[in-house]
Amino acid sequence: MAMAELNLNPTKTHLHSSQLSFLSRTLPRHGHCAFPPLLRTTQHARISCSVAPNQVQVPALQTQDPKTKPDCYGVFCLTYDLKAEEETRSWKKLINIAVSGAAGMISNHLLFKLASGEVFGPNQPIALKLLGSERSIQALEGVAMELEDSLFPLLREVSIGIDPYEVFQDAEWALLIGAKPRGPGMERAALLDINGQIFAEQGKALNAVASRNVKVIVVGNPCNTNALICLKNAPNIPARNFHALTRLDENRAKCQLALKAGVFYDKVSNVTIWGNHSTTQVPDFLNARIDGLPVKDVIKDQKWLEEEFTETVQKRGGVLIQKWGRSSAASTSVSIVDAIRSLVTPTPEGDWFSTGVYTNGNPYGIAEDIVFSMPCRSNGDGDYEFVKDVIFDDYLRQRIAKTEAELLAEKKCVAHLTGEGIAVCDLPGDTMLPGEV
Ligand SMILES: NC(=O)C1=CN([C@@H]2O[C@H](COP(=O)(O)OP(=O)(O)OC[C@H]3O[C@@H](n4cnc5c(N)ncnc54)[C@H](OP(=O)(O)O)[C@@H]3O)[C@@H](O)[C@H]2O)C=CC1
Ligand SMILES: O=C([O-])CC(=O)C(=O)O
Repeated sequence: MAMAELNLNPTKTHLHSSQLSFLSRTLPRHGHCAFPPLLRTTQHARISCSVAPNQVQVPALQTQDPKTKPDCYGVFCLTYDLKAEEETRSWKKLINIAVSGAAGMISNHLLFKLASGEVFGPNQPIALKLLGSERSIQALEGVAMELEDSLFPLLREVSIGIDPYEVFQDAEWALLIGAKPRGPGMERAALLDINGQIFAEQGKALNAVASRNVKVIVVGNPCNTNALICLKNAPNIPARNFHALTRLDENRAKCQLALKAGVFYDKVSNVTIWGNHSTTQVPDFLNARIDGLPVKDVIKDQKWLEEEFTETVQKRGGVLIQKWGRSSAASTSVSIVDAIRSLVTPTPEGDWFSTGVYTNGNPYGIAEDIVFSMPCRSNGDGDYEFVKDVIFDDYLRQRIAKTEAELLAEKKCVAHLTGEGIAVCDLPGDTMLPGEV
């Protein structure tokens, strides 16, 4: 007889119902298990299972030590020795992905994409570390329960918590989505301050406990300046690892160009969004291509490109809110997937993608020390380089200067959060998020 043992979490006063049901479903199939009486209330239990010699050995099953793994959730507290399972032999090492605002609308789409394998691939097991708040902790349990019930093979661990210093422990990816939405009558400067505080704290937490090479994607608005605040508060993590999500804007621009040209959107490439994720962003039609040709050779309507196309992309978020009554969540989650995949898979030959990154060392003459969306390429190792062969004309330069001025003004508003002295906030009048009308 072989023995397999399950050590139950000694710090928990009761087992989660999913642990109990998991035990009753799984262990008896492999042999006989002796469950101690009063399992539900026991402080420290050890379950022994006997396995007949001709039966498959139960993979070693154990709960995580709560000192090293904060608040694992339900069935995810049970982990197996992956090497013991035939179908997992080709799997890569588990990666830790932290997500803030995990009970929000965007996350409600994104988490299931991450867990399904469509982002990091079918051989990549993941651990999800979900950050919420006292406000959202119950909802977060609901999210974790839905993840349990989805039976994703690649999702090996889920933990939930409200302390970024615990949740970000060893994170290799941090997807920072949680942020306060701007309410009616709220000044944009106030939004920059409130959300800036969140991202300053999360930057500090990443700096203290995350992997030294963590890749950070800031989604919560105003995402460029939030990303700047975050990276300034995380001096031990390379500044180039921080991204502000502008991929949704790129996708929106591709869609509009495809519509106008009457082609499917896979024919549209080399689209750059320059600057801020705001209504000053610049969707670049000078360098973009349709079926390999410059856009201007296919769409000969310069007025449409400069006015209607540009404005449609800049304000798409607002139109969507008018229709939906809430901001885009599904398409944002798709664009986060695209943004991650662009960093973990090689960029197709001749193409590029847009991402908001730290400007130091950029070859375009953009002011240093801000987070600005620019064209990048990756060889798939999580890092990126700037694209060199882009062209500029007066129109593009002028538009870039405007979005650059906006970001420089935003930066002055948050000087108290970046360690650069006293904030002076004088924002341009038309400074708005894409979703604001
Ligand atoms: N960059 C981009 O392309 C896009 C960015 N966005 C931005 O993404 C962010 C999240 O959007 P979405 O998921 O739809 O929003 P939700 O309102 O559904 O969720 C936002 C989460 O933010 C958290 N939050 C943090 N601080 C506060 C606070 N002070 N007040 C209220 N909520 C707070 C809440 O979680 P908790 O209580 O757990 O902290 C909440 O669940 C927003 O900032 C939005 O503007 C949206 C679309 C596109
Ligand atoms: O403004 C918002 O909150 C929504 C947003 O960023 C977008 O749709 O691009």
